[in-house]
Amino acid sequence: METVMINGGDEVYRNGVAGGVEDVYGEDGATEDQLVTPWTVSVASGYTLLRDPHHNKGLAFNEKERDAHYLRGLLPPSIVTQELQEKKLMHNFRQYQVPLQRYMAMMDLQERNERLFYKLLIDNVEELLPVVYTPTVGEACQKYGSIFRRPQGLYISLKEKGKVLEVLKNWPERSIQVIVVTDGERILGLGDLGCQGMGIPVGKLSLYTALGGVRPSACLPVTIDVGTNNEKLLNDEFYIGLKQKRATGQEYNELMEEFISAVKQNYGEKVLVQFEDFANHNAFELLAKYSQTHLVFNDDIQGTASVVLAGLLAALKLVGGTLADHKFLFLGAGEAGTGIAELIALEISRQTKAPVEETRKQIWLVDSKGLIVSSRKESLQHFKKPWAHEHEPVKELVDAVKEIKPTVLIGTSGVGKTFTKEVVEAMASFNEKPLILSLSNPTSHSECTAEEAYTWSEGRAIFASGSPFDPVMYDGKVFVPGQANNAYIFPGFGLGLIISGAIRVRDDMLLAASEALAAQVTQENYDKGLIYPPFSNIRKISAHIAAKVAAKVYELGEYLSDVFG
Ligand SMILES: NC(=O)C1=CN([C@@H]2O[C@H](COP(=O)(O)OP(=O)(O)OC[C@H]3O[C@@H](n4cnc5c(N)ncnc54)[C@H](OP(=O)(O)O)[C@@H]3O)[C@@H](O)[C@H]2O)C=CC1
Ligand SMILES: CC(=O)C(=O)O
Ligand SMILES: [Mg+2]
Repeated sequence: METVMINGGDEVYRNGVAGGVEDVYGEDGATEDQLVTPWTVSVASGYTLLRDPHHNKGLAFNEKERDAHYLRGLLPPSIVTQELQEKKLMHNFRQYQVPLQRYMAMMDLQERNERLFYKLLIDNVEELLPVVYTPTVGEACQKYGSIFRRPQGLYISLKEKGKVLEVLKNWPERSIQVIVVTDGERILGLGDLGCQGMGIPVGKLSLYTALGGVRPSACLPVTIDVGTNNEKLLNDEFYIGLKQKRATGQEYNELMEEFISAVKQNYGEKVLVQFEDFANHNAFELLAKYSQTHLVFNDDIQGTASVVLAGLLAALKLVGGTLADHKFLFLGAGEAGTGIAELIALEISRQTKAPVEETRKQIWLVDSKGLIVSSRKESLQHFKKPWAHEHEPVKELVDAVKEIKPTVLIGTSGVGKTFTKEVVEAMASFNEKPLILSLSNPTSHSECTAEEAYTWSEGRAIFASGSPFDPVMYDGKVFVPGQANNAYIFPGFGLGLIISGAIRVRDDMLLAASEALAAQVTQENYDKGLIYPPFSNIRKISAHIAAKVAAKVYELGEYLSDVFG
């Protein structure tokens, strides 16, 4: 490490040395305007530079850089372009047959050469998304302790209670724009994985960069560790978290409050906090508690709602009618289910001018106890109560399908294989084109597979799932399933909030994001039965979403201009 003495911070910017290496790609200058300890700045060079993932370029350092940064002799003579590095890595990566090995190879790359990691992810997004994200990230979280090498992100456990601000200051970056935080209690459909849920914020934030273009240094993954109720992990010698049962009530709330306050104090009003994979008993309360005073967003409730609404708006081109002409049935009445239901009801209300209390009546939900009906109202959790319509009790999904006769069936239960042959056949018996969304992740928890949806509906279903499925051949025709995943929304949505200086998230911004995404579905996509555009175009799609969201932020006046921010 070379320490450079400089007479004042201005020199740091002029020479562009704050990043250690001249930022020829212009990708990440988030640290450029941060204050350094007065008068000195440490610049990684030589051996240290090669081990600094933010600035390391490996064999891609050119002759000039090798001279300037004391790299002579530390690298073999050959200079390799980033394109060739990418080609070699993808070749090596494809040799791994086991998904978890692929995940570990990608994480190793992120730890070694961040630029190359993002180049790979951006250029090969359809191939790599299932590795750094669902489904493989789920398995990685389950085995996080065993595969743990270098820590990623910030761990805030009960041990740090009273010192959260100090912990934030340990993070090397100062200009944070987006935080994804989990407490690990509902990781995908895999349940309580405690501290090992860290894979989720890390994965989501890599998508903020690869899919949304937010600088990696502006992204902070956080795991709040209040213990775990997962006995298997508590008895696992490799478990990396606190070995105690989950703290609840006051102790939990105090840690979350301290975290949220420290974040605002340290990073300002405009930092976006994305809640991810909290259990619903905390998720709804945290969102309600902080959404009026902080820039917070719950991806599972709001991001999922926005992506599904986009798919439905697009699907109208295939199935006909307006949203108000359709009837919706959900399996699963938690964060995703009720979040989506509420946004659909809101959109129909906007379109028809009918009160939302009325438009909710065409949306039905089934939970683990059966159809949500008025006779159950007293015992229902608060977020289910608006959906308790007048009806006889119905226990089984298949009977609810036959009774309600929905045009759209949405799975948000976290339980695989619940859209049985009988359920799909029932949907296909009264719908020419049944719309079936199996949103639960990872793949093993999907309510049905793409093959099942197409086969059981005799090729008539319009199908999308939370985790990807390969195209299916049925009756001599190829069916391409879509991926209904909030990854279509949160990178662009978050980018829109960040670039506009937003300080609050509003439903109208979610609706704007849905409309922007639906508008990106092309005739070519529709011709293949797709209701989402392919991920290969995601950076453009995210930019489009961001622009619409930012415009809505300005329209609503929910931003702080730089003069005040
Ligand atoms: N594709 C995407 O973008 C997203 C997908 N998801 C996925 O959705 C799933 C659910 O997430 P989330 O809503 O946050 O979870 P929640 O725990 O909040 O909700 C799950 C709901 O499913 C119900 N349920 C559980 N088992 C059954 C069953 N056997 N039959 C009927 N209902 C059942 C629960 O019932 P009860 O209330 O009675 O316990 C609850 O209402 C997860 O797998 C997650 O990965 C989530 C967000 C985004
Ligand atoms: C996709 C996502 O956010 C989930 O499954 O929880
Ligand atoms: Mg999630």
